[in-house]
Amino acid sequence: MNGNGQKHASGTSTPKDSEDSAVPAQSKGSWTSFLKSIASFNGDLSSMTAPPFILSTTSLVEYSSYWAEHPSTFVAPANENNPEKRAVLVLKWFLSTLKQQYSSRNEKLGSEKKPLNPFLGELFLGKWEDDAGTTQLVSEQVSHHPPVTAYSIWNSKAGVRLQGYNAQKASFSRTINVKQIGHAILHIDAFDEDYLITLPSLHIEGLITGAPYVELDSSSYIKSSSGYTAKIDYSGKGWLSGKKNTFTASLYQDGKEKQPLYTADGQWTDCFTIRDAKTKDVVETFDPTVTNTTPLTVAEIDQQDEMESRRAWQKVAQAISKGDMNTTSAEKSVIENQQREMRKQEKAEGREWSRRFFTRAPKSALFDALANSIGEAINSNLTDGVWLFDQEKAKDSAPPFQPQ
Ligand SMILES: CC(C)CCC[C@@H](C)[C@H]1CC[C@H]2[C@@H]3[C@@H](O)C=C4C[C@@H](O)CC[C@]4(C)[C@H]3CC[C@]12C
Repeated sequence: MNGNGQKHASGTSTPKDSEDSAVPAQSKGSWTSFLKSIASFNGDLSSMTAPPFILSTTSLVEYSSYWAEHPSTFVAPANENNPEKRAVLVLKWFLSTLKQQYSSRNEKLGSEKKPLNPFLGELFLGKWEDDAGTTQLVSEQVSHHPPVTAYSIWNSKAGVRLQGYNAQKASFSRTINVKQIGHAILHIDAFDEDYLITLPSLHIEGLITGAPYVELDSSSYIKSSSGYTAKIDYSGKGWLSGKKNTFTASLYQDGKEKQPLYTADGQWTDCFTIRDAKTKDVVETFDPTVTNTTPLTVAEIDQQDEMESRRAWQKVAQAISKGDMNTTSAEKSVIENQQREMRKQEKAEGREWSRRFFTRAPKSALFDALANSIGEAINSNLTDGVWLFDQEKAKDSAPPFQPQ
């Protein structure tokens, strides 16, 4: 406990002065203060003040793009006629996104950074063009308090669409623990099939040494409308044994968890294998080192809408890159003040900010139909509602982002 009755991170108040500390010598003091401060923070990651060297120049609204950096893996299930094998391909795609989502900013293990907190209405728009055709991305910050990001990713040629939204609730116990609230739904037109995807909890490893990285916790599920469930169990490097970022998964017919049809295992940052549970034959493998990601194409900054993330944060990002903290906070204040003014005006006019691509719904019949057997609750009170992609709004938007 410190003088304020607060716990320190993992029972110590200073990063080790040993060679394994990744904290620059001149920043050790600010890292220590940061560790002390997070022991008492309130669960809202956006309110966490981190030292300059841990600040990222990327906004959280960009993270939605991690779902489809391998477009061919994303659309592959649409070309499989057998529902059981389709469920295997959906599992493979999901597992292949984990490295992108949780460690791609961190190729050098222990360099995770704190993203920029998106403002209400912030947009991240782009597309991937490759052998899979055109895959489009729309990501929008649909709520600021609590922070909620909604996204829709679709490939019209393949008839595949992913839509979802998420918020994070953090707590402190030995380290930063993050529960994700929200879900994603993958729809495959050709089979009129839906897959409900739940989001794993995570925690930050390496805080004490100032070399943070993400480890996933407990389990997540993929539940299909065709009657299959995949359960993914995450485990990390224990005190004595185990490899970091490890998982095992099983795919079974609903209600038959004890009789898996397929099993999967590996490291989500490395290779993994999916096997037929009976014959043990390998049916799918994925090796991120030989599967290239397709770069996302984003408009040049001067061609972007003023609500688009990279344009809006340009000056802040430049200042962070230069390590100029005075300009960073001055430019952040410009955005925050503009936002405050807009909220004041909306309140005075008795209206709320109109979301560009998404609409709030009180509930989701699809979620309710799929979530029951995996015990998932929608928790819409924590995400200011359920956020659905609105085709009508999208039709009125700029041409590249109209649904094709
Ligand atoms: C590094 C530390 C000191 C500061 C804390 C940073 C913290 C707010 C960041 C770190 C990792 C971030 C996760 C990220 O790994 C991936 C995702 C998946 C994406 O689909 C939705 C956002 C989420 C959960 C990020 C939230 C912000 C996290 C926890």
